[in-house]
Amino acid sequence: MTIEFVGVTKRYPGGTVAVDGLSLTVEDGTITVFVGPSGCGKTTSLRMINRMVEPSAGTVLLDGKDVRESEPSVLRRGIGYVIQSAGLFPHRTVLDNVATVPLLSGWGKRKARERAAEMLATVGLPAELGDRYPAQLSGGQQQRVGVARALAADSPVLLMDEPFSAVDPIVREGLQDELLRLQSQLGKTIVFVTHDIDEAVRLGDKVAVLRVGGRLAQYGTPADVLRHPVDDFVASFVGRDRGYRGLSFVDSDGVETRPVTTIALGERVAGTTSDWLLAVNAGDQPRGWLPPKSTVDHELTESDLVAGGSLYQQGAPIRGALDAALSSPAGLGVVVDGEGRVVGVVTARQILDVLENQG
Ligand SMILES: Nc1ncnc2c1ncn2[C@@H]1O[C@H](COP(=O)(O)OP(=O)(O)OP(=O)(O)O)[C@@H](O)[C@H]1O
Repeated sequence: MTIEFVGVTKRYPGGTVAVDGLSLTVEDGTITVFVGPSGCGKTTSLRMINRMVEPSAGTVLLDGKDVRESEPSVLRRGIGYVIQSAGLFPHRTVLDNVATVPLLSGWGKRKARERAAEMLATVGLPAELGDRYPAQLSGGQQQRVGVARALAADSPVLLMDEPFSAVDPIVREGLQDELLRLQSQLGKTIVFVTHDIDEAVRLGDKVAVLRVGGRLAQYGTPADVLRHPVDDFVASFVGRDRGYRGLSFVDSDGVETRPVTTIALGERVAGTTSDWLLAVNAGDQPRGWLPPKSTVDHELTESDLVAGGSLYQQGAPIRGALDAALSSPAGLGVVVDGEGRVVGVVTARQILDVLENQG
């Protein structure tokens, strides 16, 4: 199912504009992640899909049909919903929690419970946990039950609002892997809300970066948003710990190209730089490096730069990547695509490791 936001605005009583003119399409069978700082309208956007929140203006369409044409209760039965801390009913057993939606959909008790047991297995929980109450499970197990419950109705759409935020990072990674594995089998249309850019990049086929005030800053693939942030807000939001994020583009030789912070010729530098910045022209082609501790209180020109080393074109023999890294003043070999545009960087250490492993 596709989900379309067409000029959607939400103004809460009191005047807060939580979402401002949101237009985007969530494609069928994909995971789209809404990401952004606290208060940017992620949850509000999500809830307008299942009518927990009604837009002040604009339309949300499910497979082309205005959600307002469906009764909220009917609509919600067809849309799985997972929230932070799982939101399980504390006085119902785990199995009954998962059976809730099938029961509401008129499945009959026995069939609903069979389905629930099947779903527990699907999310990797042992059957005996079904008889426990939610409080008798770990946080990670509770989240799995939340996912199982949302999957039980077999709805084509799944809304997930910070579902993994309350668990520790190791458990969270396990849950993320599990979700990706499930999705590869189920092919649902999933909208996932998080404030964590790493989670967004890991899970999303597409990432929608929202800014406070409820405006869409950028919508694209994770690689797009990381490599080509449209403005300073997106750049600083995705830029934390760049290069160490889990995202990697591993080529056939096993070389992982890492993101690099770039600066365009003609831009000004606010304050003093702390790291090597790769300067690019309007065509995103590398022009040289701006060294750390630079202060550029004028528009950046090539005379501010240290000349770059050789470039490595993706897919070329891997020796070229080593040359690029060794000849770079920043110690970072610049990887370019067929048009000479920056893709990312590699270090000499990485290339040596690959070469050593190849024997
Ligand atoms: N029911 C409400 N009434 C009034 N204002 C609200 C209501 N719900 C949310 N808001 C406001 O709308 C804005 C967006 O809130 P929303 O919960 O959608 O953001 P969010 O991006 O999901 O934030 P967080 O990551 O902190 O959960 C915030 O300023 C919030 O205070």
